[in-house]
Amino acid sequence: MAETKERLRRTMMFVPGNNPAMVKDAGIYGADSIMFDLEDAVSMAEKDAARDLVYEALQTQDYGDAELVVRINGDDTPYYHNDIKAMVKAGIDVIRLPKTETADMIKTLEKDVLAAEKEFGRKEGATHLMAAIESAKGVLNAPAIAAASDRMIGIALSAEDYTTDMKTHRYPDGAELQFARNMVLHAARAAGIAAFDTVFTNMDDTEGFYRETNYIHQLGFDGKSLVNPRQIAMVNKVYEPTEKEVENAKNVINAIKEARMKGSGVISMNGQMVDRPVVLRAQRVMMLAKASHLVDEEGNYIEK
Ligand SMILES: CC(=O)SCCNC(=O)CCNC(=O)[C@H](O)C(C)(C)COP(=O)(O)OP(=O)(O)OC[C@H]1O[C@@H](n2cnc3c(N)ncnc32)[C@H](O)[C@@H]1OP(=O)(O)O
Ligand SMILES: O=C([O-])CC(=O)C(=O)O
Ligand SMILES: [Mg+2]
Repeated sequence: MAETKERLRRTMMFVPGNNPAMVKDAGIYGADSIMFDLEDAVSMAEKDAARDLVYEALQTQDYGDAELVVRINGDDTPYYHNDIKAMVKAGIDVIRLPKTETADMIKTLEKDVLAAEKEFGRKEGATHLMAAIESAKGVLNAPAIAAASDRMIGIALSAEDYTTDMKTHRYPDGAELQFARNMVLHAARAAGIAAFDTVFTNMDDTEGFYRETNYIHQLGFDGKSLVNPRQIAMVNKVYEPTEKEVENAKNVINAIKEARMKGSGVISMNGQMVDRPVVLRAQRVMMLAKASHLVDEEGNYIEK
């Protein structure tokens, strides 16, 4: 299981919890986070079987260093408590609460998760949380939801349910999501956690997928929820830094090291001021460059 709260989260792939082949092979595609779904991808009749299948897979499959997430059923369903218990017992990294509308829903989830950690002897606080924002009420409460618990690692916009709640649907230009995207992103950033954009469900529209991913990358999202492994490489491509960005990031990191040795937190590099925000951006570029296999652990270019 992956343990860190701070990590790269470009791709969070939904895997229907009732599909044994998909659950078994979910680790081979290289998603940063694998999200087993017990909610809307699973019919009522299969809820218990899906939970058992995911529980079993978490005991037996090797998913490498992917972060393991499960989307449980909501607290207004008869499956909620059993989902939490089974997933905490299995040692899941993150529980994603769907259709989150208030901070209280996260506080209640936190209590339920703590009780399960105590019951199954798991380290208290080891289970992280995230919220999917899927309604107008959720969007308006996003800042409080994002800050509701120290266990929170991120919030995600879920545009299929959200556009239904808003009495619209999804359009190619995404204008109907502008407000929600900005709210979710600002709420996440203000709370210091990750922001995930929503799924893109037309698998044949590669151009539309790239357009949307470039747009949310520009806004500042950490990544996207995905429904298909073919989408992973496309997102990674969008998040891959250019050689010029990597070179600049390396220079920034070297320049600030030098400045700090001289006792200063700011330095001029080729006429440009380098201070803390520039260094933080450079560090993120290097993290993305490593994940894209452009550079090794020391930051040296990897020959292709
Ligand atoms: C609004 C919401 O709540 S969205 C979240 C809930 N929805 C989901 O979880 C849906 C997840 N996605 C899927 O079920 C599928 O990708 C579909 C139905 C969208 C498309 O299915 P297909 O056309 O069969 O996909 P495709 O041909 O690209 O599959 C290629 C391979 O990837 C596998 N695969 C496809 N999607 C996934 C996935 N989400 N997770 C794991 N494996 C997957 C397939 O099993 C197939 O494997 P194989 O080559 O070993 O047979
Ligand atoms: O979280 C997502 O993007 C998928 C989802 O449930 C929705 O869009 O309603
Ligand atoms: Mg939904």
